[in-house]
Amino acid sequence: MITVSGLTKKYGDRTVVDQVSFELEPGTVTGFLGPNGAGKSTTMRMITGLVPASAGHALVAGRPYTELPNPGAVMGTLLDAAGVHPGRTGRTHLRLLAATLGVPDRRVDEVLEMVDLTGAGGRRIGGYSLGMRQRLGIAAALLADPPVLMFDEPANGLDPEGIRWMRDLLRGHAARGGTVLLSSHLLGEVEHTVDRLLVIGSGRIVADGPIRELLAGSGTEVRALDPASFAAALTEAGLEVQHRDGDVLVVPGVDPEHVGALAAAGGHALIDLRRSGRGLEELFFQLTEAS
Ligand SMILES: Nc1ncnc2c1ncn2[C@@H]1O[C@H](COP(=O)(O)OP(=O)(O)OP(=O)(O)O)[C@@H](O)[C@H]1O
Repeated sequence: MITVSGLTKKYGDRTVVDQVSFELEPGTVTGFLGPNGAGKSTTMRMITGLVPASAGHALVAGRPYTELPNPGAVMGTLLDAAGVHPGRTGRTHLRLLAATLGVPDRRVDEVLEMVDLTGAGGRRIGGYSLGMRQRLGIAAALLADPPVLMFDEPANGLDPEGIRWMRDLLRGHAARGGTVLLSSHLLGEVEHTVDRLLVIGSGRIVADGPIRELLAGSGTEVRALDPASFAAALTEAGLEVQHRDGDVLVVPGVDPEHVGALAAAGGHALIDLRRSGRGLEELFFQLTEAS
């Protein structure tokens, strides 16, 4: 649904997005993750044509977004929740958008209901909280019920309940075959929402894969009653053993099942056996620092 190829943005001699390529498939939620200033917003703006690319291209449903006959009916975007007229009511704002999208007025009430703004629809946007503006922006993106949703930092201003609500909304969209790209600079916000992670650091994609694979432990941590003799047994079995924090043995690239079976076979008593989980946090910092 979205194909991004070699997308690059230069401001003067600074390259802020550098050869970014990815494809997004229907039925998945992809998290676009990176620290502030990594290039997420610029990439999303290039996908919509709001910012012209210095090189590369982005296609939505096979065409540049701006060349689609009714772009908002193909991809709903949340890029800048502040860009609305503060004097208008939420309902009027959505009605004007609905008219340009060719969407009937009754859909406005449906989306207001979906984002829990039915009661506030008649109030001026200038009096909305940041979270309410985010919800209004999401309502606008949903108006034409587009198959693709692209949200830049949608959790901004939402409370934990709001974040859970958004998670259900985006997961529900993907479950119905939709395609979702959402950006965040906070791992915890997207960890339980996304199927796949695209991590960007200093304008470059530094990791791309199913979240489960990116988070999978890379080995085993084990503590034995007699660490020295168990370490010798592991080495004898041809495994690499690293020592950590005194008595913790780390066996890279080997599952706990295998390490446990070796312990049982050799009669070694274990105190602790676990997959060495690279926390998402750690992965994130490693990747972004490396870039
Ligand atoms: N119009 C512009 N002119 C010059 N530099 C810009 C412009 N827009 C963005 N940048 C720079 O490009 C880099 C990437 O910015 P971008 O907003 O895409 O990052 P981001 O990952 O979305 O971060 P954030 O979460 O802070 O929005 C930043 O260093 C920013 O200062």
